Amino acid sequence: MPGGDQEPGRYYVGVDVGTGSVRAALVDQRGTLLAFADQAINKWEPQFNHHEQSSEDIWAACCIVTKKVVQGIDLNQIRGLGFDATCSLVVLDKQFRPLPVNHEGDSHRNIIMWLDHRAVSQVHRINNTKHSVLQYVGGVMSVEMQAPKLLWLKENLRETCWDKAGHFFDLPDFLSWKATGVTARSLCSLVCKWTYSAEKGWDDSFWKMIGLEDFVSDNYSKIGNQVLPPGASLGNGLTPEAARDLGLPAGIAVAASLIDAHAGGLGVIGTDVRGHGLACEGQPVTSRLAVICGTSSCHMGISKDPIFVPGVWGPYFSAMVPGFWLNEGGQSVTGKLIDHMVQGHAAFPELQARATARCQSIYAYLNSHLDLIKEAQPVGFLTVDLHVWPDFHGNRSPLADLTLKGMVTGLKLSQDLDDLAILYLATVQAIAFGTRFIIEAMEAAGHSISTLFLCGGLSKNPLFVQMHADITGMPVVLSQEVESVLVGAAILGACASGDFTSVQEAMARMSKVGRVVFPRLEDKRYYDKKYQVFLKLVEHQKEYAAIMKGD
Ligand SMILES: Nc1ncnc2c1ncn2[C@@H]1O[C@H](COP(=O)(O)OP(=O)(O)O)[C@@H](O)[C@H]1O
Ligand SMILES: O=C(CO)[C@H](O)[C@H](O)COP(=O)(O)O
Repeated sequence: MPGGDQEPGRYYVGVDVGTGSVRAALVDQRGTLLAFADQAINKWEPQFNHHEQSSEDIWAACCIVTKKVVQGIDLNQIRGLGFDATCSLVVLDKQFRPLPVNHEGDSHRNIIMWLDHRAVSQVHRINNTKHSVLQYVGGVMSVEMQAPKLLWLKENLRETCWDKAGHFFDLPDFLSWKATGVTARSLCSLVCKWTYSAEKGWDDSFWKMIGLEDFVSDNYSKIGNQVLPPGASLGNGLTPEAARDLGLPAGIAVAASLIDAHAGGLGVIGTDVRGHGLACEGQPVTSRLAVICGTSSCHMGISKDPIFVPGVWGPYFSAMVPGFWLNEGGQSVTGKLIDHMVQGHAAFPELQARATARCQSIYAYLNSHLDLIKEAQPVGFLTVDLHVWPDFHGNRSPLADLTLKGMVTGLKLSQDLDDLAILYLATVQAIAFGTRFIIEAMEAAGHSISTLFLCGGLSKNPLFVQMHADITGMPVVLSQEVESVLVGAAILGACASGDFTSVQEAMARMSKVGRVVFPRLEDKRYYDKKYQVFLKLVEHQKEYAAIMKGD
């Protein structure tokens, strides 16, 4: 009986592979998390801008967390399993063994991570082709997508990797293959990161033009020639081998996967908002923007017709919510930037010591410290003369310029805790201004957004959430389940099990509003002024670059 809430004990397992850790949850039909576990994963940075991981290490972490969340449960009640993961590139040989993606020849490190920027020369050449597929990635391909990384492998690791490779997977598809033995790819990963079109399939001319004609001649067998919608049931379900690894019954339904940001989108965007006084109540779901904030932030807006937003990825058809086009804005480093700013400050050891003494996280400590020093004014006003441009790892959206750098203006000689707290605040605000910049670009192109739905690790930070509300002027909805990305993964498992008739039905039933944070409209004038400065920062940065380029 599809969607029958009255049937107790139908559970789904969601597995979410983020940049820094793997998380799993046991989730019921109402979207409630009954158990949660997480496990850190290894990352390597053998040289600047090269970021690598290991698919064996990640699978082992998936097994650890999955076994933990199903402990003590009647395994027969588990109906489906869904994976989401970062859009990193996994390389395997023809026998599905890991291949090295590095000059050292270390085959354990067989993943080029999403934030790896090694393929700069390759992406410039790809963009110079002006091929029509680029229209569907915001006009400019990102160095973080798969085509430039594949070209880099061909040009740099021909003998040790490229010639031996049998399978290139997006990480979410690697996980579903590992669980089921099915090599079919998810429409989500292929459309968003590999230039596949939901309507027209692969474009041979693109791969030939960029020098990767190899894929065309073998009918795309190495990158995927069978494509399934996210949530579709794969093959015969969980293989006996994977079932042993994960501690689950063989044969349970396993879903075609999603990229992590897209799973977060499914986990929050379809929720029933009645009774919360939100402008999006009674309005189409297209007035909502899901913002998934972890190591990076991703801004997911959907539309009935394709909308072309310069510098914002997409439009991607059916890549997140079936039947809708998706535009995906993004900031490549947000959580990672906050961590970087805080950990690199001279007062960081003092912060750590004080937070530990109070049994608080460093961010909870910093937030309470800001409350202490703000005196009578709103906390956000502490940065009246300190401004940050947040593109320390280039700009993903809406400028699509990977050469941009971070900027800080208003530095003083002090290095104390007050100074660290205010720099942290200015960084959080800069990220929120970046979100406003992306929303303005999306609205200028035809989106009409009234409400933000935040999830991911940073949504646990009340300052980050309030600054997003104040700076965008929009209410921010937080889900009942903080781990909404895992709810998204579980929704996939639920769809694969056949317990819901559609992704939309599962979304509506399994995601719930927790709390709404409204903007402090009385502070609007201050943030409008800071936004003017924010836009000046990048204008000035471009002027500096032009001066230095001149004779
Ligand atoms: N309780 C919290 N308060 C403040 N920041 C947090 C909290 N929990 C996680 N974060 C921040 O969120 C980021 C990681 O988010 P997460 O969703 O776990 O990332 P990923 O999916 O990329 O692994 C980190 O920068 C971390 O500092
Ligand atoms: O490109 C992306 C989604 O399209 C994400 O930025 C990438 O997958 C990393 O996610 P996270 O910051 O949650 O680890």
